[in-house]
Amino acid sequence: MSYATEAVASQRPSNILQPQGAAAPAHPADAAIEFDKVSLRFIAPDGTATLALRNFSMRVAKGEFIAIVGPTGSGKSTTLNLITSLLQPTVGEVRVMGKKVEQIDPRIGFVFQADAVFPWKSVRDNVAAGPIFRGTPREQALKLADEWIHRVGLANFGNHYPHQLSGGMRKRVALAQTFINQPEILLMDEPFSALDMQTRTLMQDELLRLWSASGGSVVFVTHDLEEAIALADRVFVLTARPATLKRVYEIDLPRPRIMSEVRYDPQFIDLSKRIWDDLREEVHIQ
Ligand SMILES: Nc1ncnc2c1ncn2[C@@H]1O[C@H](COP(=O)(O)OP(=O)(O)OP(=O)(O)O)[C@@H](O)[C@H]1O
Repeated sequence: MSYATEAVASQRPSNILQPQGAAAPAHPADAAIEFDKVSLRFIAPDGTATLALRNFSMRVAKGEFIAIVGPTGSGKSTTLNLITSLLQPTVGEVRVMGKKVEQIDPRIGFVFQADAVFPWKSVRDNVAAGPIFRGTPREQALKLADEWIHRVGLANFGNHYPHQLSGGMRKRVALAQTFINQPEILLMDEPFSALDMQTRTLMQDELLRLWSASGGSVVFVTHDLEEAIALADRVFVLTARPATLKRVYEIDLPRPRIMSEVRYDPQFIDLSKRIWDDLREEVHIQ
């Protein structure tokens, strides 16, 4: 994106952004999420302390899609929990839309690895649940749910129950359930990792389609480096624990991207190699 490119015009090789200032949108008002020198220490019941994050800073612009990759146990999910207020920083500050995070923000939506569907509700009722919870009259919410069910390709399955659907279809329900609330920020933690490769590729295309029409920001946590590169505007690489930001890569592959094709782009292959070299160092350290 242009703001990031400008900030690092003198950096070589291209695509690599420095961890601190380069991760910043040009103006604070453009930031959806900000981590300002955040450290987080967990204290276990026996008093043992674990430093999960150390001096971690990042900014995500409004409308931007970023992916976070890092070794296992490095603190990727912890960053999402800080954005939702499930965790509070020990040091530093996390801001959402310019305000310090103190409670869950209704503008945030989530899609995690496990399906968050109600097994006893039909697809329609599952998708309508969010708007109903937020006060939309039931009939209106169901009508809206039907539109979203159609949009994610499940038009004939509105009256089905989750156990009657495949894993990919349940994921479509999860996307409809989330996007119906028009989240300004979408947090995704390994959302497609339980799916087979083919379904996963379809879901990635689906996500990009929904996101590009939404104007929201996405923070996507994944173990899959190729998934991160294929989807994101920028990829944030974390160090091994205690995690801090190792490097930020700008992914200037043109959009719209088609998942089954983008992986063969020479630029994609080059980025994969470079980011993997970075990651390998961290995995090796553990
Ligand atoms: N509630 C907790 N109490 C103590 N330690 C915790 C707690 N939650 C997470 N941790 C530790 O903090 C570190 C970061 O955890 P986190 O789940 O954020 O890692 P991750 O990068 O998402 O891992 P993975 O890739 O395996 O999903 C881990 O070492 C984990 O053991």
